[in-house]
Amino acid sequence: MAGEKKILDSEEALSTSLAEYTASLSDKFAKQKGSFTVVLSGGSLIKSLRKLVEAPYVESIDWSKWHVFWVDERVVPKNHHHSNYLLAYDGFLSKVPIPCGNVYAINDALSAEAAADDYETCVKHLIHNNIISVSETSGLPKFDLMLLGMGPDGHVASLFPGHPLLKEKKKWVAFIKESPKPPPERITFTFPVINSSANIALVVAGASKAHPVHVTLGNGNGEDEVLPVQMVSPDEGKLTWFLDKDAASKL
Ligand SMILES: O=C(O)[C@H](O)[C@@H](O)[C@H](O)[C@H](O)COP(=O)(O)O
Repeated sequence: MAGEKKILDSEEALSTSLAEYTASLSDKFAKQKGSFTVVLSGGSLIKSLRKLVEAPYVESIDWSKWHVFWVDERVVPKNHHHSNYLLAYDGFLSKVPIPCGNVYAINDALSAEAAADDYETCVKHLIHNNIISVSETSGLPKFDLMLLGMGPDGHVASLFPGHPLLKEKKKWVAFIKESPKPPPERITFTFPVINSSANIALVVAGASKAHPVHVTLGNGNGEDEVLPVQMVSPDEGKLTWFLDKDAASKL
């Protein structure tokens, strides 16, 4: 898998580099298309976005152009401590003036199946309104920036090693009821959508991630199973890795 690799000395430096990268894409897309569609993950990514809500970025970014989505969400109420929405709200969204109507959280009144369908319908509606672009090659939604974290097992979004959802080709948004990482019920964008993005950032910090990073960016694992993170491969877009030195320690 190709892609640019940024290896930073510390998680602090990673956060600064990620802020610079995100701010520059925000500027580019806001000017080019009048909107900037950003997809968030849960987990440590939100903490790594902290420099974006500090000077100079917080003042320079045109937050009114932002449209925020989740690559995966846990099927729990939005005020539950497991909610990725709540995590993003507390650590990021509450600190910047993104219009409420531009934040597309899961409908937490629905079952996992219905919430996945509902989220897909919401994406279709925003394509119709020219907020989300469409990939000319795949015909799928083309988000301007997909910010992905990665688990120590090499999962991204709620796409886990060995799970049949890794092969999902039809659905844009799928549900899972037996996630190995709690809580069990989630919805997730599928690989065809992830890989249609204009830009994907894989944001990975800490020694517990060194093995899957080595498998993906080093010499392969010599194992048969392909890790989900190895399937992140934009069709036409650009992939950028943000690694701290602990995550890159086996490279
Ligand atoms: O809902 C989730 O569980 C997250 O969206 C998930 O996909 C996350 O990005 C990875 O698990 C990495 O999490 P950490 O960065 O905390 O290891």
